[in-house]
Amino acid sequence: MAIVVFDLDGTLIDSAPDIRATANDVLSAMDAAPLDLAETISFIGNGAGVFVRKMREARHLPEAREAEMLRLFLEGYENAKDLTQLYSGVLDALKVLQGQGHALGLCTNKPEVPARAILKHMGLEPFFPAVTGGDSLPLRKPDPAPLLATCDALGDGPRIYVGDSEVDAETADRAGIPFLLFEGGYRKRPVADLPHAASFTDFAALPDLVAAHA
Ligand SMILES: O=C(O)COP(=O)(O)O
Ligand SMILES: [Mg+2]
Repeated sequence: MAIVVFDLDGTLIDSAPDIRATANDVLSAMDAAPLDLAETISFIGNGAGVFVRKMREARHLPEAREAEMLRLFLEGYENAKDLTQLYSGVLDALKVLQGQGHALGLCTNKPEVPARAILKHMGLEPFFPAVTGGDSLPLRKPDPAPLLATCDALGDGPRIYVGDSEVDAETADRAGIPFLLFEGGYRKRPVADLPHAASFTDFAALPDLVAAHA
């Protein structure tokens, strides 16, 4: 039995359209132009605070407005669910892994409240007895502490991290945990640039990769 921990945005769920809609509500309140999807994706990965800072800078809004922008963003984030989709094959892969007796966890930079809200909305909550959000601990990814804490909460056994981004690859590397890279998410650089044990495009391949690398 292994400890298999997942990233959330860009790994299990394609949430960028909802993040974009939430962001655009904030920008509209600031009388600023909306984000397109590619711009939104380029700001995802380091949590809500960094997302809002990048969005403010991109629209040349004063730093003094950032706290208000973050407050509005977090207010909308919890309800950002309707445009989000599970990536193909995710549910089956989670069922297979759980059925094989692996312990599954979630370690995301999304704040814990919206992370838990979207897990519930997607019916994924029962798979994940351990959930760590970007604001759950004093440090967030790429610091290894949240990933290590998530693993520790799940017990003993070989560990694996599954994610989509540069941040995830660095986190796993620093934690000394093998990293499986989902190629279909919000990565900014080529697959070869990210340290990883294996990469995959289809979640049907995941159970075999876990067996091979745990
Ligand atoms: O909220 C973010 O910026 C990224 O979230 P993730 O860690 O689940 O990819
Ligand atoms: Mg991600």
